Amino acid sequence: MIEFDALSKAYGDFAAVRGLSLAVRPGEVYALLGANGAGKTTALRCLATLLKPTSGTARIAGYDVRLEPLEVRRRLGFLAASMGLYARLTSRELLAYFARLQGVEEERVNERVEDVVARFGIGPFADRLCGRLSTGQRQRVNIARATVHDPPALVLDEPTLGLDVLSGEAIYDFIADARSRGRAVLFSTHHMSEVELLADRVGILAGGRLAEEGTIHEVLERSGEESLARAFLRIAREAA
Ligand SMILES: Nc1ncnc2c1ncn2[C@@H]1O[C@H](COP(=O)(O)OP(=O)(O)OP(=O)(O)O)[C@@H](O)[C@H]1O
Repeated sequence: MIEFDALSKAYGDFAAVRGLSLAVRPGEVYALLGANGAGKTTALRCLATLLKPTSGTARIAGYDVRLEPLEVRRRLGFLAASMGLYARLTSRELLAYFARLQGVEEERVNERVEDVVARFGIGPFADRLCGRLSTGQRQRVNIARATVHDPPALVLDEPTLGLDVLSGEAIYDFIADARSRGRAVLFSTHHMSEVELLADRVGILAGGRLAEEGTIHEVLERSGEESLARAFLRIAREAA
């Protein structure tokens, strides 16, 4: 459902992602770990069709990011902290705008908007301009925007960055709910607790390569460590 197929991405002659292959199945949550600069954001931006792979490719629901970027975007919910909101639109207006942009039929736009407004607790500020929202409120609107077209695949780049515990929990609930509805979820994080809480499998990127992959149990067993944090440190160091 979400697949990387020997994907590499270079900036000039610097290879940020090197031959990445991995797959996330429907109903599966996959966490991508990696030190700063390991290539997580670069890889996820290639999935979201915001960057072009240098070689190899990635697919969403079978659609190739290089060949059919529009089909990919219709089936993908992409969330990144760097994404801005349009300050002059209200949350409701923004969500309706993105629903239409992602191909939701006109007669279903309102229903989809109200679904995500309720799901992410946006009601109390849904008619406030996005420019006047707090960080946590903005992140809720952002994730609502990413999912307003109810896509089968979700790619979340550090989804809880800058959020307080309560808002973070809303994201956890959302990921768990997405899994139970058969969505494929790939998210990057620096928090081992999020991996332990949410992920069916974890991949560790180091220097642009997938240095380790498996269930937490498998990763711990292979590393001989007792905690995911220690296993991660060992794998990241060994690969460096
Ligand atoms: N536009 C760019 N031009 C040149 N190099 C870049 C560019 N964007 C990222 N890089 C480099 O590519 C490497 C991977 O960066 P990337 O942002 O993908 O890492 P990351 O794993 O998401 O890191 P972090 O955890 O810090 O967010 C880094 O060395 C970074 O400096």
